[in-house]
Amino acid sequence: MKIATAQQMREMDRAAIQERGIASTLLMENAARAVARAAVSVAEARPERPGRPRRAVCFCGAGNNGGDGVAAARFLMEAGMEVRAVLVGRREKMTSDCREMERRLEAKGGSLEDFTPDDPDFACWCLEADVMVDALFGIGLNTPLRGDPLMAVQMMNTCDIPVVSADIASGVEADTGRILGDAVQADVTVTFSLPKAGHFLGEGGLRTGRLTVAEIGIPLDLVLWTESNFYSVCENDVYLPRRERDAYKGNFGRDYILGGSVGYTGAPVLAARAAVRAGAGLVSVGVPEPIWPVVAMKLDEAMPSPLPAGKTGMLSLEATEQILARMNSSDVCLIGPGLGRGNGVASVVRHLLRSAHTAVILDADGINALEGHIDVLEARRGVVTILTPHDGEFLRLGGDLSSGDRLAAARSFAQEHGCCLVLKGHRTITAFPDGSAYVNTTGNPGMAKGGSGDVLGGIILALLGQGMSCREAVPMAVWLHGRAGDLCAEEIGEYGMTPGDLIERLPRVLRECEGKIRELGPQ
Ligand SMILES: NC(=O)C1=CN([C@@H]2O[C@H](COP(=O)(O)OP(=O)(O)OC[C@H]3O[C@@H](n4cnc5c(N)ncnc54)[C@H](O)[C@@H]3O)[C@@H](O)[C@H]2O)[C@@H](O)CC1
Ligand SMILES: [K+]
Repeated sequence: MKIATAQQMREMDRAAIQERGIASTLLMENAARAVARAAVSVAEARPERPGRPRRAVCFCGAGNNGGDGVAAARFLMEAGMEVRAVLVGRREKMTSDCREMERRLEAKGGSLEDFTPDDPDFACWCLEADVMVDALFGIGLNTPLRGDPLMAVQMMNTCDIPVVSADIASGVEADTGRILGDAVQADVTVTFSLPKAGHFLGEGGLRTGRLTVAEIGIPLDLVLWTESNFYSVCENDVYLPRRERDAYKGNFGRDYILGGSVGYTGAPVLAARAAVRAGAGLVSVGVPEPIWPVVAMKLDEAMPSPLPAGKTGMLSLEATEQILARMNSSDVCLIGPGLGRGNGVASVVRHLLRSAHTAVILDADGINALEGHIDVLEARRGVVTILTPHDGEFLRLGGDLSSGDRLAAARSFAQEHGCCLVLKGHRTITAFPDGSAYVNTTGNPGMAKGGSGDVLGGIILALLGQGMSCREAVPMAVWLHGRAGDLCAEEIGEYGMTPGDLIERLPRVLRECEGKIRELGPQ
């Protein structure tokens, strides 16, 4: 799904109103109806208080986000709730649509009160509410919160009553996810037309709660034509390559994994098992000779072969030609899981990258081999090269995270070096050389364990081998990996789940997607 900037949203609203003649108040009421619907369902989930209807407090700013809140107050009244709507801002600053919503609220017997944080009656009333609607600021927020808006945010955050935010949690900057001063901790955010970067990135991603996207009557073509190069993968976007009835194993990829060293036998095994579980046709695994018997014992469905090793139990230079031949007869290769860090191994990896013309995924020690030698990527321009670092590996590659803006950092690295970069972590970012990027929405802290990255590498390998393009396969693999993690968390909990449990759940995750099978487009 596309992610819009604040500027793109303003342009969409403008075009809908000025060019298509849609009343701005209609858009506002549609937005408010979606917010009110969410607030009713949140309130109804709370225990009933016999003898009185459910209560809502709507905190409204003076701008159009506030207008959404004032209109939502009216819809909540119409739904039979007891509602107080408060204006947190100056009356003379109210936009014309916000005023219009106040008139419509008054016509129904409601009112827009001034915000009186020191009034004990108001505070007590709020403590008995079933839901709070946060409509202080939306995409117009541009300076840090102070004064009354800051007090209102703090009140919402300390009351322990569920909060539904209109468009975005107030205090979160829509384009970056930065917190300006302080921000509402929403339980649910109802955004309009398209999600914004601030719903996913940085601290904003943590303040958003459950995100829903409401259609508010902006003509679909305006939404579809909005030129965005930032996306989130959502359930509806996920699909699988078709498996033709007359297919054979060669149709689903000849995949090669190079990894392992003494002390790191598990990493290539996890990657190979994940690839097999993600639909790979043929998976070969090259490991240093000393660990080959162990790896061979663990892998039934993949084909492990021994490679010349040095005294340290890591690959030796002698292995290079044998690996190169293997890589060149494969469709796609994963290099790195458990390879170990040593000068010899690193120079083998760099030689392979310069010489092989096969698509390569570099993970773990495969990435470390580029430390101080990032120019190797230059030799691979035009050949699919995917790097999957976590923050530490990214920094070692020369990536810059000092601004705290992971999206910008990933984008500029991918553009500069002509590779696909998967910056792993909470809300993994996948960036492509053309500047486009995806943010992932699945996954949980139970996946923060050694071995999870090996599983991801195996899934990317399998999807590429089945004919998906890099652009299709990588964001999808990241999503599936996180979804498997979410299933584990649901079933066995975040503490005890292991990377092996992710692999076990992959078939179920893929089964969920089986209704969505597509012919693959041109590569
Ligand atoms: N027709 C439209 O344009 C629609 C707009 N909608 C709503 O309108 C919102 C955007 O409305 P606005 O552009 O009026 O902006 P907001 O309502 O987000 O903010 C209002 C104004 O507050 C001021 N401001 C910024 N930071 C501040 C701070 N820290 N302290 C005090 N004041 C501050 C700015 O001047 C800003 O214009 C959207 O997020 C959405 O909720 C929806 O009703 C759908 C239709
Ligand atoms: K808001």
